[in-house]
Parts: sequence; C-alpha cells; structure tokens
Amino acid sequence: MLTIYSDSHRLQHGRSELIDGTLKPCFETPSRADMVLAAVRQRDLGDVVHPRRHGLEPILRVHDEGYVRFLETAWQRWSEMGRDYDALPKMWQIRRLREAVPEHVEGQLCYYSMDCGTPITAGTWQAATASVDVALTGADRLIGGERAAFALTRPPGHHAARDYCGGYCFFNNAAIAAQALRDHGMHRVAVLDVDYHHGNGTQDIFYHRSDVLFLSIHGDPRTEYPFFLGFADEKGDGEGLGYNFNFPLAAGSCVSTWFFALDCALEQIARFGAEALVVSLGVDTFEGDPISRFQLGTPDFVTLGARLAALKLPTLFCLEGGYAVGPIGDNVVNVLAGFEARS
Ligand SMILES: NCCCNCCCCCS
Ligand SMILES: [Zn+2]
Repeated sequence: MLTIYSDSHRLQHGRSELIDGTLKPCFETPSRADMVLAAVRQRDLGDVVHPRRHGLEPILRVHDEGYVRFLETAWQRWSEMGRDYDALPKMWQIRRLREAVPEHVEGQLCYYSMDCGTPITAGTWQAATASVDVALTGADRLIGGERAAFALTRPPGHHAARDYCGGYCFFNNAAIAAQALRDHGMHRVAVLDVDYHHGNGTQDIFYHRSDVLFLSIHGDPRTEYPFFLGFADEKGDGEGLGYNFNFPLAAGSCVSTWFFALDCALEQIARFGAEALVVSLGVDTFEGDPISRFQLGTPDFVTLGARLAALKLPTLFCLEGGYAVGPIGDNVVNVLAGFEARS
C-alpha cells in the first residue's frame, strides 16, 4: 500500500496542553509520525511519497473562511504581542455570551478553539496545510483508480469542525479528502472514524448531507472527550437525517463489543452503497493508550484491517490519534497489512 508522508509535520510541536487540571507535555508529538513511518518502512508496506501541493481551495470547500484566515495569521499576531509561548485560549464563548467574532487575536483564539489542548505555534499553519496535502494526495490516488492509500497525516484532523480547532486538530484531513472524492465524481462517500474519541469535527461538517455517510465508534461521551457530541441519537439533520451513525461504547468495553459495533457500521456502509471509504484511523483504542480506555491488542488491528477490506471499496486511511508512542507503528501498520492481506 502506498504511504503519503511529509516531514513538515515536525513543525507542529506544541509544548504543553492543559489536561486533567494541569499543564502537561503534549501527547500529540512528532515522534508519533516518526514511529509510524519507521514501521511502514520496516514492514515493507510499500512506497512512501511526498504530497503534492493543493492550495487553499480544497480546505475552503470544508472550512469557514474566517477560521482559515485566523489560523493563517494567528501565530504572527500572537507573537506581535510579545508572546513566544504556544497560543492557547484562556476562555470560551460559552452559552449566552455574544457569538460575534472578536477582532483581537486573543478573542479569536477563544472563539475558534474547542479546548486548550491544541496549541497554535510558529509552525502550525505549515504543518496543518501539509497534512491536508498528504490526505489530498491520497485521495488523488483513489481518484486515479488505486485501491487504497495511507495518508500519514499529522497533525490529525477529526476533531476539527467547519470553524474550530480542537483535540490536536486544525484542518479536518479526512473530511477534506472525502469532499475531494465527491468533487471528483464519487457520488457517495463513507467516512468511518475508528479513533477512541468521537469525530465531532467530521460529524459537524457532514451532518446535514446525504452524500457523505459518517460513522463513528468511540468512548461514550457521557464520560469521554469530547463530551458534548457523539451520542447515539445524533442521526443527521434535514437532508442528512439517517446519514450519521454514532456507536458510543462504555469506557473499558471489551474487544468483542468493539468489533460488534464495527460490524454494525460496516453493514450501514454497504447499505449506503458507498463508492469510496475514508477511514479516520486512530489507534488510541489500543489497550495501552495513555489517555483512552478501550482494550484492543496489537493483533486486533490486523482483524480491523481485514474487516475493512471485506467492503471491497477504494479506501483512504488518514491517521488520527494513538498516543502510546512505542506500539503506534505496529498498531497502525497492522491495520494496513491486515487490509492488504484481504484485498
Ligand atoms: N483526559 C483526556 C483528555 C483528552 N484531551 C484531548 C484528547 C484528544 C484526542 C484526539 S484523538
Ligand atoms: Zn482519539
């Protein structure tokens, strides 16, 4: 399987995130991508290519222009205030506060952020746009007739909504790739999010649409991040009613429960008649993940890949989460190798 990778990911290296009441070193580190790339090479998964530049147009097909312009200028405006530390919000535009977009960068940082774990740094814009190019280059391959591709995307994307960043995500790589597949003639595209955390951003982007089916298997938002989206009764709205499926599972759920939810999701994808599949591939479902609470073992990721291959769809994998850095390479490549073995 082809891997698309850009060294520009290294430019996103936040120093701290506020988590569980204290500032900790960021979990979303460059070493994650390094370990995945090393495993891709070591396991001889296939060629590794650099992305083609696609510019801002595909990003603006999915994200709000004001948000994009904010991300493009945030660091420069933040550092002009004499600040050289990561840009993080200090409050949120919460219920009954004015919803107008603030003028000042400090206010915009609060307006366009979902949490305080997604630091904007000097290299964020370059890293996030390169990550989109990685995903789009993978989509290009599917459009060109290839069966599958792995977009080694970092920073990840599935928590980024139309107009806000969060969960270590700035641009929604998987959603932008799905939109590109739609724009290049694929009439029905499914996005399946297997990350431990609900893909709130991807759901937000496609919630009112019936041409992109969104499905997510994740830790129950009653106790798990992102808390405020990802419930089973969120089924889409308007045109999109019936084209959104959430499978929240209790923290600590066993592997067979997880695979049962996967089989239910795969059935919906087949019923939808998808012409292509985008997988938001987070491996923080791993039993040893430091911030998540499912039980998948490294061998289970082979089974995941094999189940996905059974759909016999052109498939683009976009890397999302996975914070147990040592095993991340084998966990990710096991999915891809499992897929290949059944293709
Ligand atoms: N106590 C857990 C806090 C989680 N904070 C953000 C998690 C983002 C996951 C991205 S896949
Ligand atoms: Zn996650």
